[in-house]
Amino acid sequence: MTPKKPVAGPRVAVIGAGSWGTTFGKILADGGAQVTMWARRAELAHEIDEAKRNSRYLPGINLPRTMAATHELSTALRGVDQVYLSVPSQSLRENLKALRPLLADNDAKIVSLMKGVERGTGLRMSQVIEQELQCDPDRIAVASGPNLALEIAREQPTAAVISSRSLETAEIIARAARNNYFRTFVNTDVIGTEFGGVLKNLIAVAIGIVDGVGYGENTKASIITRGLVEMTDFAVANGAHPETLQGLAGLGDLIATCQSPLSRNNTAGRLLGQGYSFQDVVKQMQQTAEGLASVAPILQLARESEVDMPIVEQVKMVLDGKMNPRDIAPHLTTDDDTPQGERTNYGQADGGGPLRRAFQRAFDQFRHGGRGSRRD
Ligand SMILES: NC(=O)c1ccc[n+]([C@@H]2O[C@H](COP(=O)([O-])OP(=O)(O)OC[C@H]3O[C@@H](n4cnc5c(N)ncnc54)[C@H](O)[C@@H]3O)[C@@H](O)[C@H]2O)c1
Ligand SMILES: O=P(O)(O)OC[C@H](O)CO
Repeated sequence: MTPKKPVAGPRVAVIGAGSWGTTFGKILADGGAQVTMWARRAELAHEIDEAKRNSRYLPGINLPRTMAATHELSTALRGVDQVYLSVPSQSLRENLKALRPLLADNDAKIVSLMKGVERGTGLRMSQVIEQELQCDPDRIAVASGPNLALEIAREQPTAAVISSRSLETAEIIARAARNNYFRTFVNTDVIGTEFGGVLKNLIAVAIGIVDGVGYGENTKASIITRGLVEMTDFAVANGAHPETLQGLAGLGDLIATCQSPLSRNNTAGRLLGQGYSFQDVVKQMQQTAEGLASVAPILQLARESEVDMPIVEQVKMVLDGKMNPRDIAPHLTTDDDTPQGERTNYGQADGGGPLRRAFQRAFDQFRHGGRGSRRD
């Protein structure tokens, strides 16, 4: 019998060699993919390619011997089947402009690893990708979950979810992004999966703030629990399925990010709680804390979709220097006169709430012959 030839894994490029891009490159390489990392700085590309280390972002981690790296985009993208994007969300659009001509003759799957929304437009990363690459949304996927990079780089067992409008695409990516320490589930709720990752950052900033002030576990548990309600209200009003927010991309990521000192959002919040100004915090942060840039566009979307976000409102006030960090926790509800129902269960205690409003919007749209109603 002739021995079976080993099947070569997909050829993939990972754009962005910070902590998450490099860790995801390792996940893919350890799962058998042929990985080329793209780093903005030539020295970093050289260190990953030659020494198989990324000492600034992943100190002490040995990267797979099969992992290559370059700072030439055209080299990274040549002949790839899948492209993973892991740059700061506010720089995604400019990066896609450089990618677009290089992907013109290629129908590679495009995967967002990012957890932010674009300032100014409020767009999710998959929407920015669709706009800039002008590609079929069925080619786009997003990855999310409780995924603190350094823990995964140390090969601690972790799960994540891959979401795409096309289940087939989600499954292709989920098969590439799995190995003996990283397990991927799939869903088709891209909106819920992306918003879960964005919103938990904002709640983690709030947790950091109260931690910095010196409050204890009751305060944090209150914020996490009410934060999940706020996240779900917002996401459902914007088209997500509520169950996605109970899953890895919602509750799972909320727990990891709120509990871990490795979280940059949590760290940024802690500095604010200790009395540093927003400007000082930005100066001190060596890595990307997406929550700081997402607060304003999320609150804008919340206003448009008529969702109350008392915790996120207070985070914004602390960031703007308009609220003393010590005052953040008592205002877990906007309703100061009549006590609110606790409402953790969708479609029941509040008579539907955001779910009802989302349904109403869909109905309005239907009545207006597919055009958005004024409420949209
Ligand atoms: N680190 C994590 O644990 C983690 C986990 C899951 C998701 N994420 C998400 O991944 C995304 C990337 O975060 P990260 O943790 O890798 O950040 P990071 O700060 O560790 O690295 C960001 C990388 O992007 C590069 N960069 C900065 N500005 C750029 C620009 N204008 N153009 C191109 N590259 C630029 C930096 O040089 C760096 O290599 C974020 O959206 C974050 O929310 C991070
Ligand atoms: O370090 P953070 O706060 O960006 O969080 C990292 C990941 O999103 C955790 O899942």
